Amino acid sequence: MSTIAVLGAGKIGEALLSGLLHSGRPASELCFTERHPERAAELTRRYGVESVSVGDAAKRADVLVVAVKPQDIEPLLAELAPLIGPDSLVVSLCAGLPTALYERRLPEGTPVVRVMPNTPMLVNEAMSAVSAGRYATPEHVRTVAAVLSSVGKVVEVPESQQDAVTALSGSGPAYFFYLVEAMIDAGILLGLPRAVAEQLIVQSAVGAAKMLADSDEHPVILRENVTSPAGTTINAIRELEKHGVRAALLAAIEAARDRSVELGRAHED
Ligand SMILES: NC(=O)C1=CN([C@@H]2O[C@H](COP(=O)(O)OP(=O)(O)OC[C@H]3O[C@@H](n4cnc5c(N)ncnc54)[C@H](O)[C@@H]3O)[C@@H](O)[C@H]2O)C=CC1
Ligand SMILES: O=C(O)[C@@H]1CCC=N1
Repeated sequence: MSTIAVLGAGKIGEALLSGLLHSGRPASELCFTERHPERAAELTRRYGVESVSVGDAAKRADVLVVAVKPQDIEPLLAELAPLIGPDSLVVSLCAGLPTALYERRLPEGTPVVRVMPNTPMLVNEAMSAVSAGRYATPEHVRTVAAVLSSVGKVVEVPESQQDAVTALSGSGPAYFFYLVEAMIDAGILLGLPRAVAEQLIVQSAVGAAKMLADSDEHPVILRENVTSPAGTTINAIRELEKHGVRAALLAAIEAARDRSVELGRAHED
């Protein structure tokens, strides 16, 4: 199959490389670019994947995955533009950046697929949403979806929904980590040793996630099954409601969506 180059091997770029290797793709079919040489050397040592120049990536790979911060996109596209043509498939993992930005900066007809993945790619449990740009065919989308399905689940959405997706599943793991962190603190407040509190909460999160994924029950029913009449859970739920946790989540995710829109607008001509 195709060679994949990851342009910008930070947290999500590494998660993708690691996930693809884990899923059985040979290191020889992967390469990456990274502007920090120490970071590049460390990744090559850890994964056996070669670090190359943007020029070599463009020559060698048929799929170019852009994984730099949205703020770093312009110099990368300026470097890439003279090196590629419509035979290269460009995949953007960048929050907020519309495919139209790539299409304006890259040679006419370059196919672009926008993707919002998330870091559980590291453990082959990513949630990725894909959207075709103007010149991307269903075949291009299938190619990208096939790559991503080796590291997790994939849905196709209209590009107009990508800012919402970014706020939900792109950032989503951070909300769960935040919740876990706060719940471990609660264990400390109640006098438990940190290691015990951590084990209790992490395994509860794993168990709850497995039930959410494997059972056909709605999350409301799963939550109700834990909430005994006059029991302990309902007392906790009352406090969560009193402190507006549900409204806080709605507002938080809306703020993340707004920031994604803003990141895209920063690159309008
Ligand atoms: N971290 C996450 O959970 C997710 C991140 N994303 C998106 O992925 C992109 C990268 O995010 P992170 O990995 O978190 O950031 P990061 O800062 O960890 O990684 C970006 C990497 O790109 C490198 N870089 C920048 N310009 C470069 C260039 N011209 N050539 C070569 N390397 C270059 C940087 O040195 C850095 O290592 C962002 O656009 C973000 O929106 C998407 C989904 C989830
Ligand atoms: O925080 C961010 O901007 C990136 C995009 C989604 C997750 N992390």
